[in-house]
Amino acid sequence: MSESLSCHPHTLGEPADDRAGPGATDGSHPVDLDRIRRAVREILLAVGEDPDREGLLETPDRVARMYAEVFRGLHQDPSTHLAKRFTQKYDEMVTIRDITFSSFCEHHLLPFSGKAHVAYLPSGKVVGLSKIPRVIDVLSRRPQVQERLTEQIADLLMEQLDALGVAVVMEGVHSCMTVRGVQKPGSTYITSAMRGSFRENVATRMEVLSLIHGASRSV
Ligand SMILES: Nc1nc2c(ncn2[C@@H]2O[C@H](COP(=O)(O)OP(=O)(O)OP(=O)(O)O)[C@@H](O)[C@H]2O)c(=O)[nH]1
Ligand SMILES: [Zn+2]
Repeated sequence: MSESLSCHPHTLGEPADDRAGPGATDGSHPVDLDRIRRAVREILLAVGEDPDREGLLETPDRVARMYAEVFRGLHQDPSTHLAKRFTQKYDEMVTIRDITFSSFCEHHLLPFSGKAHVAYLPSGKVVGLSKIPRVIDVLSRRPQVQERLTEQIADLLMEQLDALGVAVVMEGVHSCMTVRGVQKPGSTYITSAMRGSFRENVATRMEVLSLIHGASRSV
């Protein structure tokens, strides 16, 4: 597995909790909650807020727990979800579309979210239907850029499924484009990664894009 897909060595393969509970202050959690709390307090002071006013008292702790939750994928290994494969005499395209995802852009730490569409051409083995969204969840729950996220999903599936081809198309709406900066709500960013037959064979690529197109007018 490439460096970018791996996770923190001491938690490799261990699923982290969905949320770090309020009591996760003993250092056992892979995310340093106390450090985030201190940093958030600093940010509040820096922007001219009073972190000791009633409404903000619990904010550093909430933000710490939120980061532990939304970046939990840093401490998870997505390939564990693809370990269980079963033999299936099916050599046609498998497509799953409209998988919702949410991630955080690594430039501004603001969310981007949307839908992913994934197809693969099996070579005798398939995975359970739910495993592909699980892989997307792990890789999304890290600071990301959409291009890298798209390619990581495609490369991991290609490698782990021994697939003849993998196609991933992602449509994302980026908060850093809507709530700040250029402020252009309504724009969708579309990325794709084609591997194996989908890259080499125009007809196969067209077939998958038309399948996805059936679900989404914007691709
Ligand atoms: N290609 C790509 N760009 C992204 C993604 N998420 C955010 N960005 C962009 O990353 C860029 C960062 O640009 P910078 O010039 O370094 O930062 P900035 O001054 O905050 O830029 P503005 O957003 O234009 O105000 C911006 O254009 C963002 O829209 C992503 O997933 N992929
Ligand atoms: Zn951004």
